[in-house]
Amino acid sequence: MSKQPTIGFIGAGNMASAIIGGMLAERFKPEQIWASAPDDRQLQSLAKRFGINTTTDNRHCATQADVLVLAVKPQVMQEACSTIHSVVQNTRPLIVSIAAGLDAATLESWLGGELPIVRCMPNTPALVGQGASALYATPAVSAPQRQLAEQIFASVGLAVWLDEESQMHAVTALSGSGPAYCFLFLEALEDAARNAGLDAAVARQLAIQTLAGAAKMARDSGDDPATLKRNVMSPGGTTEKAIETFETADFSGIVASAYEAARTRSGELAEQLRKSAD
Ligand SMILES: NC(=O)C1=CN([C@@H]2O[C@H](COP(=O)(O)OP(=O)(O)OC[C@H]3O[C@@H](n4cnc5c(N)ncnc54)[C@H](O)[C@@H]3O)[C@@H](O)[C@H]2O)C=CC1
Ligand SMILES: O=C(O)[C@@H]1CCC=N1
Repeated sequence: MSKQPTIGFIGAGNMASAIIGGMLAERFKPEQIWASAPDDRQLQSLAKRFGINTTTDNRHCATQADVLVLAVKPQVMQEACSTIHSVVQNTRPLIVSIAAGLDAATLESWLGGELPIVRCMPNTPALVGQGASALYATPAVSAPQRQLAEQIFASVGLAVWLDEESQMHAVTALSGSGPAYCFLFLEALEDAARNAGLDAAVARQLAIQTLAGAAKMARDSGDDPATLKRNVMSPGGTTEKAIETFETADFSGIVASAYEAARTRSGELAEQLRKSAD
């Protein structure tokens, strides 16, 4: 790829626009990016916001692309793949799928064989440049293609590689779904403070900054979470009482069960999609 590679997006929703926004803030140029979706209004808004190329024709988007990011819902992926099958068999771009619970083998069976495929599980904080993405490359992916895939997702936050595709289920339940767990905790904390009489806006501001500050400390201090937790707990103080309450209600057990439910669901989705490909 001596010229600047062209990146095509099939699907122009939340995740595609988050990733495109991040790419443009880094080294990518609007003229390098194409997006296609059935909804012309959605495309016009992306074109206006980012100055990228758009089309309602998936085939046209795929024809331009050195890298084709598949950013549609898993349930419509098979149909989207059928529209670009003959193009990708001809041009053989790097395929990057961000769909939850969709195996590379299933995707390959929908697109035709022997394509270089990267699977990625991003998350919604990519919208604010604070995403966490895990990537897995099939053996057909070359080193420069791997590097390019990493550049795309590193432009919206952290990007890490997995050695085994099967680890995607564990990642989906951690960082893919994880932002929702954090928002649930945030909601609960805010509600409790409001019920205690705190002004709603103040409760929200303090709760958000507390989560953001704690996350930054966990990332930057070099201390493990157990040490950081102990540092907040004065003997005989308030935090000790709260942590005791969490432990009595088996907070860790609840988190583990919720995590397992998401991981199991990711496996079920993969199985359903695999069966629909047979
Ligand atoms: N939302 C999340 O937290 C995460 C989502 N994902 C994955 O990202 C993918 C996209 O999700 P979102 O952006 O949230 O969905 P979304 O609903 O916001 O966007 C989907 C896009 O696909 C377009 N589309 C529908 N049918 C199409 C077709 N046949 N051809 C081309 N485009 C078509 C829609 O018009 C829309 O632009 C999904 O596969 C999801 O599993 C991955 C990680 C996190
Ligand atoms: O809930 C879902 O299925 C997708 C995958 C990870 C986040 N959202």
